[in-house]
Order: sequence, then C-alpha cells, then structure tokens
Amino acid sequence: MTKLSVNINKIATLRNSRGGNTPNVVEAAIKAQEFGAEGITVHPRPDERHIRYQDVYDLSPVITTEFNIEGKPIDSFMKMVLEVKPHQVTLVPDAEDALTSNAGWDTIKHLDYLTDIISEFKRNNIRTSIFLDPNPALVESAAKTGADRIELYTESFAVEYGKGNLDGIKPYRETTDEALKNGLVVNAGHDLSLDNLEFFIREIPEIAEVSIGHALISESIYMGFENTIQAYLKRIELANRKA
Ligand SMILES: CC(=O)[C@@H](O)[C@H](O)COP(=O)(O)O
Ligand SMILES: NCC(=O)COP(=O)(O)O
Repeated sequence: MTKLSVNINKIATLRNSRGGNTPNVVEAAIKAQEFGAEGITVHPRPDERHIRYQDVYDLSPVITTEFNIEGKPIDSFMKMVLEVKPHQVTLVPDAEDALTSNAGWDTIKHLDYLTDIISEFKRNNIRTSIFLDPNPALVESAAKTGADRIELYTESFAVEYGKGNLDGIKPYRETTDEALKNGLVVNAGHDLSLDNLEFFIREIPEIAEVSIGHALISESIYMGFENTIQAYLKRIELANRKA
C-alpha cells in the first residue's frame, strides 16, 4: 500500500510570514502523525525561506514514522542530513531562484556526482532517492548511482490531469516499469492533491510513497474553515452572554 508522507514546508512558510513560532512546525508534525501521516517530509532550501535547517534538527526527535529530507546536496545540506540521519534523503536539483522544484536530475550527465554523494549516505545507512522527471531513458543511470529509490516529479501529470488529459499518466507508468526492472523502488510527489491522487495511484499501484504538501495544507484550510469559524462565533457568543 502506498504510504503518505506529509510535507510541512507550507506550515513554515506561514510561520515565517509573521516571525514568531505560530504555527509551530514541530507541533504540526506531531499532529500530522497522530492523524495518520505515515511520514513527514521537509525540503529545506538553501535560502531557508520556509523550513530552516534548525527546524530539521528540532523535528528529528518527534518523528515516530518516517523522516524524509529533500534537497540539493550542497555541503551544508550534506552535513545536516549526516548528523540528523533521517530514514530517507531525496536529492533534488534545486535551481537558483526557482519558486518550487521545477525539474528532476539529469542522471546521465550527473552520474558520477550523484554516485559519490549517494555512496556517502549509504555508508551512513540512510536510504536514498533521486527526484526524476518521468523519462524511462534516465532510469538506468539512476540505478547505476546506487540509489534505492526514485521520486517521480509529478507536476506534468497534475497539469495534464487538471486539463482533463488522462494520457499524462503514460510516461509515469513507463518510467515506473523501467525503474522496477532496474531494482528501484518508486516514490512520487509534487502537486498531487485530493483531485488527482486517486487516479495516479490506481494507474500506478506500485508507488511506495507519495509526499504531499502544497495541496494538502491548502485543502486543510478549506476543510477546517467551518469548524474554526464556528469555534470563533461560539467564543464571541459566550463572551457576549457573560458581559
Ligand atoms: C521535491 C518536491 O517536489 C517538493 O519537495 C516540493 O518542491 C516542495 O518544495 P516547496 O515547498 O519549496 O515548493
Ligand atoms: N516531494 C514532493 C513534496 O514533498 C511535496 O510537493 P508539493 O505537494 O508541495 O507540491
């Protein structure tokens, strides 16, 4: 069964918009796990605009499920991951100034670089995953790096599905088949949502784990709006009654 890892980057984005510590990312991770999340994902970026490196250290002791740290393997990221020793590290080629992840690795061009980095994580018993575009031609070299898994970059699927084009799943199915043939386990993430997730997993049930953040946090706002507004109205009513 596919596991759900909840990406809490967006909780940190909200916190950072005010300074202070509300909402609290550690509290959010504890609650997410209490509510059934089977993993927590964070993607600290070099500019620390949402999750900060310090958050990763603070989160580590409260993760009772699976801790997945995603990011670009620059020296400071490598040092942090090797100190925290999460269950899984997902390598993402974060482009400078990109709003969010916008591509997977060119595993052919970066084969030696990725192999070196992955061997360091393997020496430390940390599972490794490579963020990959849905392209079967990149899979053989992904396997050669020694990685345990790939994470399919699902943005193009999400865009095509949103337009009603169900064929957008095809390269994902083909890349998964190639990955399984090469002994890789397959994760997926980016722009997965309540709208598109069921179709994606029905078409590719072999997906081991999905990491979802942006849509899940947005949907939490809509799904929690009614309760929260009602709770505020209740407080106002109680206060007025006592006054
Ligand atoms: C690799 C990936 O797709 C996610 O980690 C996603 O990029 C979340 O990062 P942001 O929260 O910075 O958009
Ligand atoms: N690896 C993908 C991830 O963690 C979440 O991506 P998104 O749901 O925020 O697009």
